[in-house]
Parts: sequence; C-alpha cells; structure tokens
Amino acid sequence: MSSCPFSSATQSSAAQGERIVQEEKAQLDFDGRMSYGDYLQLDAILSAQKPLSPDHNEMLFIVQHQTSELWMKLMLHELQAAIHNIATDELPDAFKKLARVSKIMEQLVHAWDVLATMTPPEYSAIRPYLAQSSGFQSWQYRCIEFSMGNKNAAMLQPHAHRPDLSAIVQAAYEAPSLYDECLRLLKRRGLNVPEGHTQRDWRQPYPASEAVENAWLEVYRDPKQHWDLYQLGEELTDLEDAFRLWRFRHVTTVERVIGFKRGTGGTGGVSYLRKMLDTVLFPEIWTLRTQL
Ligand code: HEM
Ligand SMILES: N[C@@H](CC(=O)c1ccccc1NC=O)C(=O)O
Repeated sequence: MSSCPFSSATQSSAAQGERIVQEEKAQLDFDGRMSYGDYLQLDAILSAQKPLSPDHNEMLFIVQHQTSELWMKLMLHELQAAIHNIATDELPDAFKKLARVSKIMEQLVHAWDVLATMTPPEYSAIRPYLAQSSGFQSWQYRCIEFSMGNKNAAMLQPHAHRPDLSAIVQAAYEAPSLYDECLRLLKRRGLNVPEGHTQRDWRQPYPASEAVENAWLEVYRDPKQHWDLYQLGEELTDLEDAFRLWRFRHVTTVERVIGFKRGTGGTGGVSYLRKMLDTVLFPEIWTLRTQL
C-alpha cells in the first residue's frame, strides 16, 4: 500500500474516470461509424502544417495563419449571407450574421496576442523561408475587404496566376458591398439616397456624400421611428470598429517583430500598413455623429 497521498488519489480518480465512462455509456467503438475526426476531416487539417525551416517557432506562425484563414472563411460565409439578407429585406437574419462577423473579427484581434510572443530573432529565423509570400496575397482577406467596400483593382493582380481563385475575388470586386446594399435598403425605406449611390459601378471605391449622411441622420435623430435601420447602423459601427482594431494590432505586431524592414510582399512594410489604417469603410456612419 502506497503511503503517498497523491498516488492513491491518482489511482482512485483513474478508477472513477473509467467508471464514469462506463456508466455514461459513451460510444467507444468507431469501427465503421463516423467519429469526431472523420466528421471534422481532422486528418486533412492536422496534416497541413508543414514547416519549411528547422525552427521551433514556425509551427506557431503556420497555425496562427491557418486558424485566421478558417475564421476568415466563416466570416465570408456570414458576410455574404448577411448582404443577401439585406438585399431581400430580411433584417433580423442579417443582424444575427453581422453580429457574428463582428465577434469573429474581435477573436482575430485577440489572436495577435499569441503571435506577439514571437520575438524578432525568432521570426528572423523563419522569415527567409517565406520567400515572397505575404498576407497581402490572401484571397479570402481580399474578398472580405471587397465585400466591406474597400475596392481597389490593383489588389486583384496577386491572384491572376490562379484563375479559380481569381474568379472568386473578381466576383467580390464586382458585386455591391455590404454598405452599398445598406444604402439601397435606406432608399427602399423612403430615405433620400441619391441615385448615384443606389445604382453605380460597384467596382469603384465608395464616394462619401452629404446626402447619405443626411439620410442616416434622419435615422439616428429618431431611432424609434426607424428602429431596425438604427440597429443596422450600429452593427456597421461595431464591425468597422473591430476591423480598425485588427488593422492596428497588425501594424503594431509587425513593427515589434520586423521593425521597418520591407515586407516580403514587396511593400514598405509598416509604412504600407499604416496607410491602410486610414481606410474608412462606412464613412457617413462616423461623420454623422458630429451632428448629433
Ligand atoms: C510576424 C507576423 C507578421 C508580419 C511580420 C506581417 C507583415 C506584413 C507586412 C509587412 C505586410 C505588407 C505586405 C508585404 O509587403 O508583405 C502584411 C500584409 C498583410 N498581412 Fe501580415 N504580417 C504578419 C502576420 C499576419 C497575420 C497573422 C495575418 C493574418 C492572416 C496577416 C495578414 C496580412 C494581410 C491580410 C495583409 C494584407 C493587408 C492589406 O493589404 O491591407 N499578417 N503583413
Ligand atoms: N509580410 C511578412 C511575411 C508574412 O507575414 C507572411 C508570409 C507568409 C504567410 C503569411 C504571412 N503573414 C502575413 O503577412 C514579412 O514581411 O515578414
């Protein structure tokens, strides 16, 4: 009999653990049945981490980006469905999805904390192996930017070598953005949105206007009268707020890890990412607040 209280505690809890599994009648035999790993295609996902360098920290770098791309996949799925819901006047359905998109964006903001544990020398050991690859070439990210209205034809070019992906990014470029559909909705609801905003070349960057600010102001000055449009405006605010935080954490993390080195994607690095901080997706949603 062992005199060590920890070893007897371990034995009894092991026995207890086994008893619970038996009593609860957990399914233990997966011969011919679909298991957790089968359903989630874990063999495919968990065999996709292939470091190129001998460095320990490359696994962090790969997992961080792969998980980000998975969250972006869900974000696009929700965002595109929300845009469709707005176009077809199903606002409660759109709100549910937009709230989820904002939460995913917040999740990605917090994810920077994990990557920021990588020091400059640790990243320098990996960086040569990345060659000219860069997040700049993320086609899902570009679809998100385009769907949110940040249109820029130059951003199509890195995808030209992959016609399959290029077609998807091109479609997001040509389609009305989330904000375009919101303005069309405002017009259907009788607000005074000029035609240049409801029927335009969707590939062009969104042109902010006083007329649109006035339309939103009508909503914001009397929220009870236009409750769902007011709620929509606030959902757009949450979304852009979260997106701004993501951009900011990106540039700060990049500065702490590579300083002012040029980016592997060919840009000036931090200087480019700082310019991106000036992006405004839903301009009148912000400017209207000066009038309230
Ligand atoms: C140590 C980590 C990171 C560094 C040093 C870094 C660096 C950079 C740099 C310098 C650029 C500018 C383009 C270039 O010339 O390469 C860039 C762009 C970009 N990065 Fe990162 N990045 C890091 C992590 C991430 C992560 C975790 C993501 C998440 C998916 C990400 C997504 C992007 C995206 C989407 C762009 C394009 C942004 C735009 O065009 O506005 N990056 N990154
Ligand atoms: N642009 C980064 C490289 C980089 O960050 C990266 C490279 C390959 C895959 C994802 C990346 N992440 C985001 O840009 C750099 O200049 O170090």
